[in-house]
Amino acid sequence: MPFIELSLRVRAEDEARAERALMDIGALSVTLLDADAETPNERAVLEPGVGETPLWPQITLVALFPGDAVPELVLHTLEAFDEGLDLSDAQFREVADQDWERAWMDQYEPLKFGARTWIVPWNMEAPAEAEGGVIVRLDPGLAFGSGTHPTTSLCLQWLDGLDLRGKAVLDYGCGSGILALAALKLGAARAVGVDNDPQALAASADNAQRNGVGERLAVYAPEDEPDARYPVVVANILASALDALAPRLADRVETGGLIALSGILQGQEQELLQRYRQWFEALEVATEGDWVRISGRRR
Ligand SMILES: C[S@@+](CC[C@H](N)C(=O)[O-])C[C@H]1O[C@@H](n2cnc3c(N)ncnc32)[C@H](O)[C@@H]1O
Repeated sequence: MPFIELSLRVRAEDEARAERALMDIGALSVTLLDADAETPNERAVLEPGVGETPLWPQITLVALFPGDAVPELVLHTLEAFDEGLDLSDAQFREVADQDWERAWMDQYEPLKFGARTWIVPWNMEAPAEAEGGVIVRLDPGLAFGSGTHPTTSLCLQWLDGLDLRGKAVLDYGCGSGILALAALKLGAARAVGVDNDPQALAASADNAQRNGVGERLAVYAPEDEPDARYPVVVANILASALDALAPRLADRVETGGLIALSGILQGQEQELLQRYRQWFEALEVATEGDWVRISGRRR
């Protein structure tokens, strides 16, 4: 049966209530897209309700309804449900019955980060230019981390510039596992992925198998994470989480070890620099679009 798809642009602060209203009036699923992405390749996609908060100022909510849903009635019900929602740019279209949640992957292309790291969708050939480079084959599934978001890109570029050979790497907030897998492909001996979303842990483990490094990646929920120290730690979460997790993340980095933090919007970095300065030196800031990466060395 075909589905009816409703696209609705909302401000980030209205996302949660709009999503709740859509689910309450019978949406089968709701997906979030970065409304300001100019090309399909920049569109990070994210399934709400799995422990993730969107990172974009304007969000397009894409809700899927059964094929017999009547668009006018859907809008009317939504309006009655939450009078405050702006429905002026609501758009409907019919979508064919397919593996809808994954349809966006069709628009996802191989991408290069730094000097040698390539992220290639699992169902595509690596391009000729990738020969001799480091190739990570990825199926983000429903987890965040396809490489299309600037925060992921900033972290991939950072990893690409390190000599990871033989090292252990912690990827805190691993999502699809993209950063841990890149680290392994770049020569890390082993990696640990931590995420509070079970779907992310499953996606990371699947992607590790897909890349032939399943034996070298261990994934954990935060409460099960081993109390260990690593020479390299990367955490692409939100600024608020980086703030709350600061003592734990600092504790995970061995003396002289390196950390990169992202998921930080421009304007939020000063507070985090201040917070992390008590444990880290040689702090550096890099930006891509509206996003910031902080890196440093553990004292
Ligand atoms: C922005 S995504 C990053 C995914 C991937 N590492 C990347 O760079 O694309 C953040 C991830 O952190 C996870 N996360 C958010 N808060 C967390 C927390 N307090 N503890 C562990 N994981 C968390 C989310 O579930 C999500 O998978």
